[in-house]
Amino acid sequence: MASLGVHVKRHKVTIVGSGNWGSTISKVIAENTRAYPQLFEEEVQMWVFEEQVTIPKTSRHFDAGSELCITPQPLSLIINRLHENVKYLPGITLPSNVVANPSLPDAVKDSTILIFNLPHQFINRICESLHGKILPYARGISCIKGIEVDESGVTLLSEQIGRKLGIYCGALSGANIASEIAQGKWCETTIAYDPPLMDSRHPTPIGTPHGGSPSASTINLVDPSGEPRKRSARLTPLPADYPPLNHENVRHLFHRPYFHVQMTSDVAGVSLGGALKNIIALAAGWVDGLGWGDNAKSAVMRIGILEMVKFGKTFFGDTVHTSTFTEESCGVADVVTSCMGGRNFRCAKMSIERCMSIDEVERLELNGQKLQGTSTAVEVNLLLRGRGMENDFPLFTAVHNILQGNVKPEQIPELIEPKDS
Ligand SMILES: NC(=O)C1=CN([C@@H]2O[C@H](COP(=O)(O)OP(=O)(O)OC[C@H]3O[C@@H](n4cnc5c(N)ncnc54)[C@H](O)[C@@H]3O)[C@@H](O)[C@H]2O)C=CC1
Ligand SMILES: O=C(CO)COP(=O)(O)O
Repeated sequence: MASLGVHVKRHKVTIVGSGNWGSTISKVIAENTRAYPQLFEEEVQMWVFEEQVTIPKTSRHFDAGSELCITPQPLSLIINRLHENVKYLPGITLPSNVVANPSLPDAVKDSTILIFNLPHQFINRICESLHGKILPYARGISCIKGIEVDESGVTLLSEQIGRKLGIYCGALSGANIASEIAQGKWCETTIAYDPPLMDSRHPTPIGTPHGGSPSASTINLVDPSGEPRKRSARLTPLPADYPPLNHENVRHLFHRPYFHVQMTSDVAGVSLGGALKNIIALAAGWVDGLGWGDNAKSAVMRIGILEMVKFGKTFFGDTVHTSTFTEESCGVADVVTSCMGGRNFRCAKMSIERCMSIDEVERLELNGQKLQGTSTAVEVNLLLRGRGMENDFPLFTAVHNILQGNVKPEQIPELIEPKDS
């Protein structure tokens, strides 16, 4: 319990995002900022992408005479009045110390811990808006499941956030269907946090209010060519008057009796598990929609897990530990839960049952929530095609080709059958 010692300052926490998972994580975090007043400020800011919302008739808050139910109101106002995100996490009471804030600069002001939790397609724009608005010594944790691919190669989102904002950013991922966790049903998660050593030990004298001048620290980065390496980056030290942000204190921020946290340093493994399982879940949804049964679904899951491990080794080399995929919640366990009840699985299944495109099902069924598997399949294919490696990842390639309408889900068995070389 050494890290609970007396420090002059406490960490202020902001959740960047307020969707289904963003709102659930705000509940988890706000319970813990209350539980650890020595470490964290009680109030938790939650940035809300503002939209006008009317309380649905099915809501426990619906009251035909109330102005909130007659005319659309800003979502942030509804959350702060009712302590419920009626659109993205209906039926769940958020702790009163969660404060919804539609202003991004205001929500992150003076925060030392930034939790990024929004659909991955929005993160680049958010980082651009945050530039120059955050404390130079802030630390991040990305709960986002996705990757970024461009002409230079593949980048983890945690790494992307870290680079764009000039901060260290770890990753959280696991077998974590948000609605179950919001109801307090037990599960596990994995947090990868491999911060600069100075965060736990404060080895440098800290002078100015902003923690002095940046000092060199080593962080894990991935070479776009696939060669893993450690690279030196300039990071501003966390001032010594804050509690250290080591594994123990990061765990205090997330761990709950119903949300069990395992800490690791394998940021790449944790991030890739969360991103790639969404592609596998689409395939599982299609075979289930075809009525092919559990054996077929297991086959898709088995091959998907092998491709996940191979992808990690191919593009991230030794920075990824295979054991992260096999032993941690962010690996096989997330594949299993996502292929049983995740949104990617459910929408893919419905697309077969209703003979609709998956984009149409997403629009009709998810009430503004976003699938991540469809865009991740495109990103992964961009990378594989660019390197002539589509045949080395037949399931990922088949999912992409089905989404493009080039082949049909019924062809999955022949498409993923090993080819004689
Ligand atoms: N929902 C779940 O069960 C889990 C989700 N995740 C991951 O967490 C991440 C966030 O997912 P959710 O919170 O579920 O989001 P969601 O699917 O509920 O997405 C909707 C959110 O996107 C926001 N949004 C819409 N347009 C926007 C824009 N232009 N700019 C910024 N924000 C905009 C909406 O306001 C809303 O907050 C994803 O990467 C997802 O894969 C991870 C574990 C569980
Ligand atoms: O990541 C998830 C469960 O761990 C949720 O997956 P979906 O986005 O497919 O719902």
